[in-house]
This record gives sequence, structure tokens and C-alpha cells, in this order.
Amino acid sequence: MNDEQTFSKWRLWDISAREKPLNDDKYRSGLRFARRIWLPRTVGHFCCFIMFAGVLVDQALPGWWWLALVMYAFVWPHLALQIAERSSDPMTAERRNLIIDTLMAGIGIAIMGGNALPCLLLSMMINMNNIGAFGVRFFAAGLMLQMMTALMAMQFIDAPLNLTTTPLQFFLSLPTLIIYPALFGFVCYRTAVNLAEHKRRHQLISTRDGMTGVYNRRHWEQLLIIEYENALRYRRASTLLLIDIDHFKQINDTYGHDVGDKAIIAVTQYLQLTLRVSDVIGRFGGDEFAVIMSGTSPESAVAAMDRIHERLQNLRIENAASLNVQISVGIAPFNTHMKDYQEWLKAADMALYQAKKAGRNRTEVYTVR
Ligand SMILES: Nc1nc2c(ncn2[C@@H]2O[C@H](COP(=O)(O)OP(=O)(O)OP(=O)(O)O)[C@@H](O)[C@H]2O)c(=O)[nH]1
Repeated sequence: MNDEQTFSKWRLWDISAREKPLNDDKYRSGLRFARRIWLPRTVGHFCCFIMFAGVLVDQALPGWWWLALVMYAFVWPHLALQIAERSSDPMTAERRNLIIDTLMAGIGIAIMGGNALPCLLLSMMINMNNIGAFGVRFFAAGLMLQMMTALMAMQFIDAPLNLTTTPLQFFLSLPTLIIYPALFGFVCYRTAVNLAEHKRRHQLISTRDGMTGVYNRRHWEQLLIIEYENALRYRRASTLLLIDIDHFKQINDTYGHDVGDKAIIAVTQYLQLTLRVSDVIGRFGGDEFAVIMSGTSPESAVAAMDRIHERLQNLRIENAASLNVQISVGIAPFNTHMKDYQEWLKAADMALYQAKKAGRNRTEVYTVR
């Protein structure tokens, strides 16, 4: 171990030296947590300072207690954030910061000589933080730690035991009583809103195809299973389409992959603009799409595809003026004899194969032989 490593190991503020490296997600969520807790801690410590001061003016304590109080109230919240931000594991660092807060609350209770209202409020604040941050076990351990620290500190600090709260001390406790719980509630609310947004985005990412924005294959197949069950139960018409861009490999090879991507996006847009909002479009992979047309006859599906074939003739893609994008389509109407959704899908695939075999740029409907 070189000098630099030895030195950093013993630096009290360099807690990162003893922490395991984390993956990016865990690190960032720890960092967010430390930043989220900074505002309530700063405001809470300020409120506590006012409350403390109201009690300390009546205590004949040495002046350096005041200095310690000022440092703890106004410097510690920012120092705690710095410690967490510089740590390789901000969540663990913040856990330690909360333990320090808990210890300091125990000492604070001893300094205030058990003064009823300020001591209860101080304990409430710490308990709210502990349970909100790390759950019930951390809260219970924190409560024990607070009580033990308070009892031990009372032995060392010669503060007179005085449980009575004067009217002045009551008024100076009001900011802690009113502001802190409201701020804590606000932080919880903001976290809940962020979480809901996070969930919504996660849901979107897990069900959509990243390039086109239509459903990805996994999710689309789930919707197909539901459609199959409904069509079977209610004996209603439903049509399945598989669509494949013709000679797509050749498009990629001739014009490049970016033109290929633009062709995929353009076909998606044509499908979205031409088909009904109720039609369920999915990207099946590569240059292949699939559509569920619920309550639609194969004749209507063919008519819709004819419109797409026609409109695609006018499609011009940037940097590929001579490119004429064409598609082949396989259509399979739902049939109660199909034993599962895969058989339905297979029928559409066979129709698509027929369209390719018959010369491409056309629509074929599956017929039971
Ligand atoms: N640009 C681009 N190419 C892709 C993407 N996904 C798959 N491909 C390519 O698409 C091509 C698919 O070609 P195929 O479906 O096998 O055949 P094809 O050339 O379309 O021929 P036919 O279907 O018989 O008309 C392959 O070369 C894949 O590498 C994509 O997201 N973007």
C-alpha cells in the first residue's frame, strides 16, 4: 500500500476508501436520495436552532455549547451532503449521516434537560427522518440509540433537569412543529410523483419499440392472446395481418442502414395514418410489422392494405430518391377452429409467404385448405 492509499484510508472524511464500488443505478439513486434529504435537513436544523436557543438561554451552559449548536445547525447539513456526494456509496454515507443526526438528537435532549415540548419535537423529527429513509427497523434502532445517548449524555453534561416548557419556548418550538412536518410531507409527495412518472416511463419503454414507437413484439403478442380469447368467446370477426418490406436487405445494402431505418419509420407512419386508431400495430422485428384489426372482415383489411400500397408509391426517402418502398402482406381472418393464437399467427405467416412467392408488393388472404 503506498503513502497515498494509507493516508486516504485514515482520513475520516474520505469514507469512500472503505466502500465497495457500486453500479451506476445504485450510485445515482443514492446521490438523489442525499440531495433530496438536504433541504428538509437544512430547514429542520434551522427550526431546531430556534427551538434550542429558546431553551439554552435559560440554562447556565458554557459558551462553547452555543458555538457547537451554531456549527451543527448551520454547517452540518451542507457538510453531510458533501460527504454523501463525495462517497462512492452515497446511500450508505447518508445512513451514517442519519445515525449522526440521531446521536446529536440524544445529546440535544440531554442539553435541554428533558424540556418536554422541544425534546419531543426533536425526537419526532429524527424519527420521521429515520422511518422515512430506511424503514421500521432503522427507526426502532434510532429510537433506542436516541434514548441511550440522552441518558449517557445527561451523566456528563451538567444541565439541570427541567421538564417544564415556558410560553416563550412553546412559541419558539412552533416552526419545528408546523414547518418541518409540512416539508417532510412535501418531499414524500414529490418522491411519489417522481416514482409514478418513473413507472409510467418504464411501462412505455417495456411495451414499445424504441425506433418506431409502436408496440414491441412481446407486448403485441400479449394483446394478440387477449384478442384471440375475445374473438373465440364472443364469436366476433377479427383479422390478423403480417407486413414485410420487400427486398429490405437490398435497400440496406444499396442505400445504407440509415435509409433502411427511415424506410421502416416511414412504413410505420403510413400504417398509423391509414389504419383505424383501434387497429393494434406492432413491430415484429426487423422489417416486419403485425396488425390486429378487431371486428374487421378480411375484405376491409385488404381494402386498407390496398390504400397503403397505393400511398407507398408516392413515398420518397431522403438521400434515396430512386427508392420505391414496397410491402407484402399476409392476412388471416380469425377462425374458431384455430386451437390457439399461434395457429392464427401461422396462418398469417403462410399468407405472407404466398404474397412473397407470388411476386411481392401484394396482399394475400389465408384460405383453409
Ligand atoms: N436498417 C435496418 N435494417 C434492419 C433492421 N432490423 C433488421 N434489419 C435488416 O433487415 C434485413 C431483413 O431482410 P429479410 O427480411 O431477411 O429479407 P428481405 O431482404 O426483406 O427479403 P424479402 O422479405 O424476401 O423481400 C436484414 O438484412 C436485417 O439485417 C433495422 O432495425 N434497421
